[in-house]
Amino acid sequence: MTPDLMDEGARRVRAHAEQEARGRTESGGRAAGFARVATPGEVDVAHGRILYLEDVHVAFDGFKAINGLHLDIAPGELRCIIGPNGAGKTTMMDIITGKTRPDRGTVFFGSTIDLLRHNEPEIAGLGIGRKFQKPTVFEQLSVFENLELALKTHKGVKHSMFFRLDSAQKDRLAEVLHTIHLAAEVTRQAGQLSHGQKQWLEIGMLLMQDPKLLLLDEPVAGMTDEETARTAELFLALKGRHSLMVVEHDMSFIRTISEKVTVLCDGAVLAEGTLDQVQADERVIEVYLGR
Ligand SMILES: Nc1ncnc2c1ncn2[C@@H]1O[C@H](COP(=O)(O)OP(=O)(O)OP(=O)(O)O)[C@@H](O)[C@H]1O
Repeated sequence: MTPDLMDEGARRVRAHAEQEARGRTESGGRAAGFARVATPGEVDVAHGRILYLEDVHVAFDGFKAINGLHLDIAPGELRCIIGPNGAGKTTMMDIITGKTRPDRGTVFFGSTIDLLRHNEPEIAGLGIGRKFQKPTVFEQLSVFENLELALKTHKGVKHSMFFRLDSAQKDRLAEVLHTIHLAAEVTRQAGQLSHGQKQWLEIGMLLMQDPKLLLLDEPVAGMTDEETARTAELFLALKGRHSLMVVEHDMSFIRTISEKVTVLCDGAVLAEGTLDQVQADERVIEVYLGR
C-alpha cells in the first residue's frame, strides 16, 4: 500500500463520509446496524480490537484459499503470522486491504468500520498501510524527498512544485528519519541505499501517513543479519504506537520480535500462542515437516 494510495484513499474516505452525512440529512437517518463510515484518523478500539476477521471464506475457481478464518488483533499489538507456502497469508492481507473480496465473512477495522464496504484506496486512507516484499521507493529521489513525497496530500505538478512542509510536518519527518535509522542518509539518493535501507525507507514513507495498522509481508527477506537485527529493533519501537501484522518465514527474526504468533494453514488458523507453544504443537510440526 503505497503512500500515494493512502493519500488517494484519505480523499475518497472524506468524500464518502461527506456523502454519507448528506444522505443522513436527506433521508433523516440510516438504518440501525449499518457500519458507519469513520472520519479519517478515527478508529473505535473500545472493544480492544483494531482488526477483527470472522468466518472469512474465499475460493478461487473452487479452491478454498481462505476457509473459515477468524483473527483478532489488539491495538498496538505486534502479531506475527507464519504458515507453510499456500497457507493463505497473502490472500488474508489482500482481503484486509480490499484487494480481494471474500465470498463471505466479517472484516472490521476497530468495532465500527466494516472494511468490506470500502475499496482499496479508501482502506489505505482509513489508516491501514501495506508493505509488500519488494521495496518500491523512488530511486532517483533522495531519502528526504521520498519521505516528503509521502506527505503530499495533493497530486499534480502545481502542488508538487509549491508544496512546503509546515513545522509539524518537519518534526514528523525528522522523527521518522530517526525511527528508520536513516537520519545520516537524508540527502542520499534512494537508489544508492542498501536493500535493507530501502525497506526501512518504504516503511518510513508509510509512517509519514501515521497508519493505525501496518501489514508487512516478509520484511527481512534478503536482508543481512545486521539489517535484520535493526529491523527487529524498528518493529519493537513501532509496536504500541501502531498495530503491526508481520508475515515472515524467518523464525529467528520471529523469535526476536514476537509475543503472539498465529499459524495459518489451508486458509484457517491452525494454532496461536507464543512461538515456543506453536512450535511444540504436533499439528504445526506436521504441516511444516510432514508435507
Ligand atoms: N488469484 C488466485 N487465483 C487462484 N489461486 C490463487 C489466487 N491467489 C492465491 N491462490 C491460491 O491460494 C492459496 C493461498 O495462496 P497465498 O498466496 O495466500 O498463500 P501464502 O500463505 O501467502 O503462501 P506463500 O508463503 O508461498 O507466499 C495458494 O494455493 C494459491 O495458489
